[in-house]
Amino acid sequence: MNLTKSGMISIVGRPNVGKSTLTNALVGEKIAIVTNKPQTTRNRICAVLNRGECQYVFMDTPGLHKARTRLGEYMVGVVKESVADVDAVMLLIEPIPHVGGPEAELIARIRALGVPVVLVINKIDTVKKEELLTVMQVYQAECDFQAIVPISAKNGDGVEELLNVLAAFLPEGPQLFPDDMITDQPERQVCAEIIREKLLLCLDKEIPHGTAVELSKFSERENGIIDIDATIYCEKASHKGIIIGKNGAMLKKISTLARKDIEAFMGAKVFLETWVKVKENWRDNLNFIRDVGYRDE
Ligand SMILES: Nc1nc2c(ncn2[C@@H]2O[C@H](COP(=O)(O)OP(=O)(O)OP(=O)(O)O)[C@@H](O)[C@H]2O)c(=O)[nH]1
Repeated sequence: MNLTKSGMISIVGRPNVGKSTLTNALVGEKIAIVTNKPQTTRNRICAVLNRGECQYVFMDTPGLHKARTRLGEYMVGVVKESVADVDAVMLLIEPIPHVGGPEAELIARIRALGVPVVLVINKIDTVKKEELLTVMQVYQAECDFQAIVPISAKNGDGVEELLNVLAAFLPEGPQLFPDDMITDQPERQVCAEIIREKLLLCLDKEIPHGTAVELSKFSERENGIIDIDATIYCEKASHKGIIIGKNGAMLKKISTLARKDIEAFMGAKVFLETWVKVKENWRDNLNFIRDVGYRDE
């Protein structure tokens, strides 16, 4: 491949705006996890796309929100960091004709850093053209964006155009990542995130945000089969019962869904074993957060 331009682009936006969906749409692989519940993304996820002469390195970030726990504070820290030191920022917004608090704060922060910013209006499949024009006008009055690109991360509309727009911000120079690498996240961490995604999908609101997933075993047999042992940590004994379900039915459902996605991601057959353990107040314990792989840079 003849890559002559390579640069870092971060994606910022309020929780649930579609950052993970967009990251996946941009690189065409399931890397960031996607759910309909806010604050799903805990780590900065880095995905790489090589296209034509360009290498795009995308940073997905946790949604900006008020920190209530140590984990929350950690997530806010990651957002702050990921805006600095990049070649361009994509500010992802909902198609709403009003600049919200989180958006105003992000615009102020990005402006202070002087980084080029592209306004990306997501979920255009949910609004009419006239409404979209109003959204554009309202935001353009707030900040002098380098470009405004309406997209639907869900069905792919506008994603190609967005890549063309972003290419202009990539500096000439050596590539930052090797050709065959699509993410800097260790595979085991992506797999743990897939399991957490299934917890979020299958369980009620409160429980999944009190869960963490740790992979104690991640090994490949000679015949290519991958063995994974995963421990799901929750905060209360009552939660443990709910996660396991009647006769283990819920845990089985979660594990089966996760295994299928992990097999697709790894391109191999997977044996997944899951356990549930109670660990009270883990969200306030920074050492534990580090142990389960949330990076603290
Ligand atoms: N209709 C529609 N829904 C979308 C679109 N993009 C994302 N969504 C939905 O919005 C929800 C949130 O998407 P995510 O990609 O998880 O959002 P996020 O910004 O990464 O969320 P956090 O990780 O919580 O910060 C999911 O239910 C997506 O299916 C879109 O273009 N159109």
